[in-house]
Amino acid sequence: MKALHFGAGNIGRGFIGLLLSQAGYEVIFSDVNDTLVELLQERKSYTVRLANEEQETFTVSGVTAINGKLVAEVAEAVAQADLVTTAVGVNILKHIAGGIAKGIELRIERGAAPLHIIACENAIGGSTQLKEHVYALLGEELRAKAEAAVAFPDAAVDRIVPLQHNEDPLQVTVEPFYEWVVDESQMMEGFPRIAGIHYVKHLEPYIERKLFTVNTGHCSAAYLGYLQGYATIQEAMAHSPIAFLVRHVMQETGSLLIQKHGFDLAQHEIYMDKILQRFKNPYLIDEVARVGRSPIRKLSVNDRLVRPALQAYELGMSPTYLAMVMAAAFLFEDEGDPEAVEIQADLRDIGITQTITKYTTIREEHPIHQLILTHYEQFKQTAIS
Ligand SMILES: NC(=O)c1ccc[n+]([C@@H]2O[C@H](COP(=O)([O-])OP(=O)(O)OC[C@H]3O[C@@H](n4cnc5c(N)ncnc54)[C@H](O)[C@@H]3O)[C@@H](O)[C@H]2O)c1
Ligand SMILES: O=P(O)(O)OC[C@@H](O)[C@@H](O)[C@H](O)[C@H](O)CO
Repeated sequence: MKALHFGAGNIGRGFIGLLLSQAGYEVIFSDVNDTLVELLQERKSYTVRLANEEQETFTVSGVTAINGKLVAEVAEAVAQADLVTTAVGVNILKHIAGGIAKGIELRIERGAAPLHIIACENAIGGSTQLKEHVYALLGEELRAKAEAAVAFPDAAVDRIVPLQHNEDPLQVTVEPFYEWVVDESQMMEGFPRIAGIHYVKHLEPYIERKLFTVNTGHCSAAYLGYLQGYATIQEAMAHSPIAFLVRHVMQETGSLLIQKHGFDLAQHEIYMDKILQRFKNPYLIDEVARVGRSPIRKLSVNDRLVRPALQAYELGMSPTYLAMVMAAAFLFEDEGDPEAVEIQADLRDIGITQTITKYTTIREEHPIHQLILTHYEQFKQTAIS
């Protein structure tokens, strides 16, 4: 069985490639990084090391790679695959849609078996977004045929894989914890189950719990840590005022999740405690720059800050800690991050009030806008105590 995975990066090699290989798939990575592609083609294996005391190491073998810039090759790989997955970044999905669309066309011409395409990105409805990009490239007739030939089940994936600084460029160090949840209600009948994946009939509680707890908490540590001059999440979480605030942000989203999805309070406390421990994992060095990356995406209306804040507000809560993290996100500067640079340019050109509305969609008259503004002004004057 062949799995084609787009994105041979940290989560691609450190989680999806490893799990699929262990489940019996021959994994073919598609990536645009020439060095990674050549190394994978040459060695056909790589190692994954767990970030814990034992430092257990797994060898993932029987893998290869194709160059994602060669669209005809990508399309052929899609045509021959038994499963397609992605971990490229949600904003990159539109760039891989062309090869996938051509591959689907080939599958339809050849009468190939039905295919599942699962986007493993940190986003609500990642696979559905990919489907929209792909369908935009197919004519009406092909779209109708694709409905019976391809399914795009949404998913939630969780494993912290930091930026890698290993001597071996293919080796990946990952945290021991992992979770991959897939929406089986969007899958074809009689699909083969993959060991290690948790299939659920309704994904929304799972993706919202993951994004609004792990990722909301994580970016809170990053943006607040940045303001205190910390370079890593581990350093930021060791500063007790930051750890305190991160917990409060997670409690805010927790109240929403419990009210909206009916999670058990005690179970949710255990879930949060475990996540806070994961952030502090002393065997990982996770950079603030990675966790805070792409602040425009993170401040967008359907992502980890604004979406829970608006939902909480609708339920009568005042999401003050979420607003505080949004304020910190507007102060996140990183010359190497084009989205951080763009926000800083807007702050200079149009000021904070319009910049908040531009990125969060929250209008000036909304109480959350006021909360963000107040925290922003406070951060400009005083450090976190
Ligand atoms: N790292 C984590 O802890 C983690 C955990 C869960 C989910 N995610 C999500 O997984 C996705 C990838 O994150 P990452 O940390 O692995 O990033 P990464 O930068 O390490 O990996 C992304 C890979 O995609 C490749 N890529 C870029 N454009 C491409 C294209 N057109 N075709 C094929 N490959 C292309 C890049 O070269 C890179 O190797 C993101 O959506 C992220 O939010 C990451
Ligand atoms: O990948 P991003 O930029 O959406 O978010 C950064 C981190 O919070 C994220 O990669 C986590 O490490 C991961 O989502 C844990 O499962």
